[in-house]
Amino acid sequence: MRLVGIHHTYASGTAALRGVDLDVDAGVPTVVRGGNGAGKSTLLRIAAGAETPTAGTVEDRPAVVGYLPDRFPARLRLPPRRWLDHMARVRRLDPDVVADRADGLLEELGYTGDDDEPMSELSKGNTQKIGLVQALACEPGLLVLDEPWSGLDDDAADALTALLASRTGAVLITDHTGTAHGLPGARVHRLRQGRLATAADPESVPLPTAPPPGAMMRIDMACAGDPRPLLERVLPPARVEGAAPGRFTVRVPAPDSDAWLAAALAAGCAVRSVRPVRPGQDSNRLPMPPGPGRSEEVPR
Ligand SMILES: Nc1ncnc2c1ncn2[C@@H]1O[C@H](COP(=O)(O)OP(=O)(O)OP(=O)(O)O)[C@@H](O)[C@H]1O
Repeated sequence: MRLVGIHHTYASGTAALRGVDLDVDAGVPTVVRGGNGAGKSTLLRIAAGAETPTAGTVEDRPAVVGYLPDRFPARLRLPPRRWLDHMARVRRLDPDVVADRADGLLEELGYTGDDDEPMSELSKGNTQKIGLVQALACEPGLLVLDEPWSGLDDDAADALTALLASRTGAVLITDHTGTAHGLPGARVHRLRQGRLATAADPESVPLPTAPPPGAMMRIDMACAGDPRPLLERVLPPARVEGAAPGRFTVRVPAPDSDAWLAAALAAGCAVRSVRPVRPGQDSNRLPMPPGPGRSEEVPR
């Protein structure tokens, strides 16, 4: 998908976007960062088709778009699963198929909300999980997520990172947490006062996409069975922080992490999480704690 010459001025006269060109390619997570009021949510609404730009065009938008907005309407009275069912029907999707996918996703994200509560009474994190499931369960060709990690606990945040890392469709994300930087191959753009940073725009300050010298990534993977033969003979060298049947964690230099992940995916592994190693944080994960990875099957 391509956004070409996008301008957007609200009825109030606020010029939120002032000529944005952006390619959102399948398989390349596209991340937009920027300060408050920079125009990120406006850009995502336009990309998702929820708002029409005052000028410019959106080309080749995939037919099915999953969209997590920056905020939910305040007074949603439907309980979560009924709301998901309602959204599936509005989108003319098979509600039973969507419900099955939603059940799996809710479990992966560790949803703990009450099924009978109205949406408006859920906690922030559980509301966010329902919003994510609504966006993901329609099997979108384009996923547009406005601050998807906001409000999630650590396990849910890791589960979401793994879900996004394994997607092959187009993904457009705003993210102030910095987590999206860890997605394999992520392309990060900075929006400032409605303009995207480009080399041709001296007013803009592009975010460095290259990691700082010495930066390391911690990669948690799922695999079938014992990971040691993989680690010893198949995968590129990496510092192993933990290994257990069905699961292992390695630390690799950030510049090598994309190539390392590509090799691991090609070897049949699945990504559980990818996170920058915080300065001063050393390995404390040996041995790997027992978990779902005890199974001989690749955990989903
Ligand atoms: N519905 C609206 N009507 C009028 N102005 C709006 C509307 N929505 C956003 N704006 C204005 O457009 C500009 C861009 O807002 P937007 O929400 O897109 O920025 P943002 O980068 O997502 O900000 P934040 O990080 O604070 O969420 C801001 O000046 C905002 O006040």
